[in-house]
Amino acid sequence: MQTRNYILIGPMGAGKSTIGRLLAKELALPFKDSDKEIEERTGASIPLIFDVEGEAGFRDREQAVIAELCGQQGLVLATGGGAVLRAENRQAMRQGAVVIYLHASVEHQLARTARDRNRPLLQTENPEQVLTALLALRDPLYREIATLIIETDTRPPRMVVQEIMQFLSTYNSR
Ligand SMILES: Nc1ncnc2c1ncn2[C@@H]1O[C@H](COP(=O)(O)OP(=O)(O)O)[C@@H](O)[C@H]1O
Ligand SMILES: O=C(O)C1=C[C@@H](OP(=O)(O)O)[C@@H](O)[C@H](O)C1
Ligand SMILES: [Mg+2]
Repeated sequence: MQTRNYILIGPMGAGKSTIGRLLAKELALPFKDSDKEIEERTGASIPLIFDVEGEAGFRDREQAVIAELCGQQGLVLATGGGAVLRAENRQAMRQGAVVIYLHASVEHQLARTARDRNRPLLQTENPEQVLTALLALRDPLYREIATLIIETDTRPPRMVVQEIMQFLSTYNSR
């Protein structure tokens, strides 16, 4: 039962990294964050990878990490907000995993990412416009592979985890 993977998807600032870590504790499973994996394997930060290799270079590294981690079992995996862009990633992620779409409004995404310089796509004059455009493009892709969708605007991380656990208690006993 516990051998399936639990994969968190959703936009920047939805809380994937934060909630993934808490959920892994709750499920007593190892936690992986695809962005951290990419940084460790490359020996460079995400902003540096974007600088040197462009977004396409980053997406290639992301695809390799996602393919490998989705081939493992019993992980909680927090992905980056753009992981759903490639069909190969969507296919790998939906394979036997519970895919949890953490939804957040642009307003909350903006507030939660404002002080962080580690997201190259948001280092622009108008991050609100970028987040709005990205959500319009990606929301259908998140929904395409989601097993469940959780609203995070009005809930602190611990409550989001509780809600996921409640869903899993019925889902896992089907
Ligand atoms: N449900 C939530 N309510 C309030 N703040 C949150 C929530 N989830 C995450 N955060 C905060 O938002 C910021 C971004 O969270 P993070 O987990 O890095 O998001 P993601 O990995 O989806 O980009 C962090 O400072 C985190 O503490
Ligand atoms: O939305 C995106 O395209 C990205 C999201 C980031 O991860 P988080 O969603 O964890 O911030 C990170 O992968 C990179 O900066 C690109
Ligand atoms: Mg993250």
